[in-house]
Amino acid sequence: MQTLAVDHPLVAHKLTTLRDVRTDSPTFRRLADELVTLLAYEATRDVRVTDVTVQTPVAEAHGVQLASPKPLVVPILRAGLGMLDGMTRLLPTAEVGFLGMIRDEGSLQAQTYATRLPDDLSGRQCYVLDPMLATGGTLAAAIKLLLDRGARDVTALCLLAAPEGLKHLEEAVGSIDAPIRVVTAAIDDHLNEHGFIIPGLGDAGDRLYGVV
Ligand SMILES: O=P(O)(O)OC[C@H]1O[C@H](OP(=O)(O)OP(=O)(O)O)[C@H](O)[C@@H]1O
Ligand SMILES: O=c1cc[nH]c(=O)[nH]1
Ligand SMILES: [Mg+2]
Repeated sequence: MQTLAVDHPLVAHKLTTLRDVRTDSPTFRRLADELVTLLAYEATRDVRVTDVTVQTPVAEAHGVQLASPKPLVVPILRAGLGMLDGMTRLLPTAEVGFLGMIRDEGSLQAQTYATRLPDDLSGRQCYVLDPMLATGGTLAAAIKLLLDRGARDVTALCLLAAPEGLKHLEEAVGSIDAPIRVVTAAIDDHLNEHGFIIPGLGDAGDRLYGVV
């Protein structure tokens, strides 16, 4: 498994405002959207392309276009929805699958309550969106689900990751013979006794959509 913490002043600037408890939901949504576009730039470095030739007004130009089969973007509901528009803006030909997952705040175990994915993911490059990688249980379960359907190239985009969660993910899926990557805006210090990322940004879903 490869982990990349994107080291860029614009990412750090936006992340700092996102963390700030005074940042309201509309601003939080906008910043999450902007951040994912910056992360996507790194996360899609290995996206498959095919060579094409186009006619400019004055000559032929050799270039590339996104290859088939189309990449699949998978936001993990609820909080991952806040990253979807920013990702598809950069990958307009991608298809979108959905995973609904919730972490039990007592046991910290992830439960899957909705799955809408293609049955066969062989040959598909998959991009999983979830702002928070805390214990890593949610992302490990999501990636296993994709691998079970034949995916062999999975990149997760997170706004924040905890060292404990990255270790858990490495143990869960790191030995699989397939490229698994995590691209994050920062790796924070640790998890608290409630499984929250410290310093973190609180509950990403609540900050995006309210406490429901
Ligand atoms: O790494 P983990 O310890 O598994 O925790 C991370 C998960 O927790 C949050 O979702 P939550 O369960 O709060 O659901 P929500 O997105 O609906 O708020 C977050 O968006 C991740 O999916
Ligand atoms: O810090 C955390 C941990 C899990 N889920 C969140 O939204 N935030
Ligand atoms: Mg939540």
